[in-house]
Amino acid sequence: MTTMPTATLTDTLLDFEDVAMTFPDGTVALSGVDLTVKRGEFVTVVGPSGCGKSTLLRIASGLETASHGTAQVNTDRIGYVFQDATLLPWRDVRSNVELLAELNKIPKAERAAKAEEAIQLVGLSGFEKHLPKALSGGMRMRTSLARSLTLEPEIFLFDEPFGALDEITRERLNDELLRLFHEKQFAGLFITHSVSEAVYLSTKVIVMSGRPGHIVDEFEVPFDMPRDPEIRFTAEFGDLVGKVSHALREGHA
Ligand SMILES: Nc1ncnc2c1ncn2[C@@H]1O[C@H](COP(=O)(O)OP(=O)(O)OP(=O)(O)O)[C@@H](O)[C@H]1O
Repeated sequence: MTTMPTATLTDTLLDFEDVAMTFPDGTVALSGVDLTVKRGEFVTVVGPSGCGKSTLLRIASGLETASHGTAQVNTDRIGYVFQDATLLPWRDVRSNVELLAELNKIPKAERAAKAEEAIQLVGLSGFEKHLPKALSGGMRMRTSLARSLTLEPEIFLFDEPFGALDEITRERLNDELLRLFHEKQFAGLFITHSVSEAVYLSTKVIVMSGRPGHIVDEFEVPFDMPRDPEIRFTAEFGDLVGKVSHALREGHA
């Protein structure tokens, strides 16, 4: 019924119990979803189009309220990266990255230092004065990521952030995201349509059914972090991608 950001010290950062979502027009988007994301976990959700993945993330972020069950987020340090980088076109990279820190009333010198560190972390040093229109799609996503990093999130919510990027850029950003996950120790809840992206990035992959979305399968990903990019070409990786794809097809049937 509620999304409750609270600042308690717990290992479970996100806790969904029996979450369901029926929109006012009667559309049942989710039913009976139990999901936890703990510190150190990077959980990816795959599922057919329209099964309620974005709704799940919107409930986690507090943008929507579940119509049934409890959706609890045990931190107020939440980062968001959506498919659209949502940059302000009149602000350059530096001042877009500073935006959230500014809205959170972090003093000027401190937010400048945080922005500089975040820009460096996402590999955008040298582009601070560029406007969004002068950036590639991948650079816009890096800017969006840097903007959230300034708030040092304990949990990061990603709604298909790399879906619109070409394959090479996407792979590069996957590697950078894994490096950030390892360095910054945030937990992640990531939505994607790409099974191989899900397996590559995650410690756990959740498979959802068609609408109303519910969890039909869960796979622990056994590969070590930091993850070697070459893992993508191994038989073990291919095998797990095959299993997740199979569960996705079964859940969709
Ligand atoms: N505000 C709303 N009012 C009514 N129905 C909605 C609303 N938002 C989403 N829906 C419906 O809820 C269902 C789930 O939508 P959602 O965007 O969560 O799916 P998704 O799994 O993220 O889809 P995709 O993979 O295509 O992005 C869809 O049928 C959608 O049309």
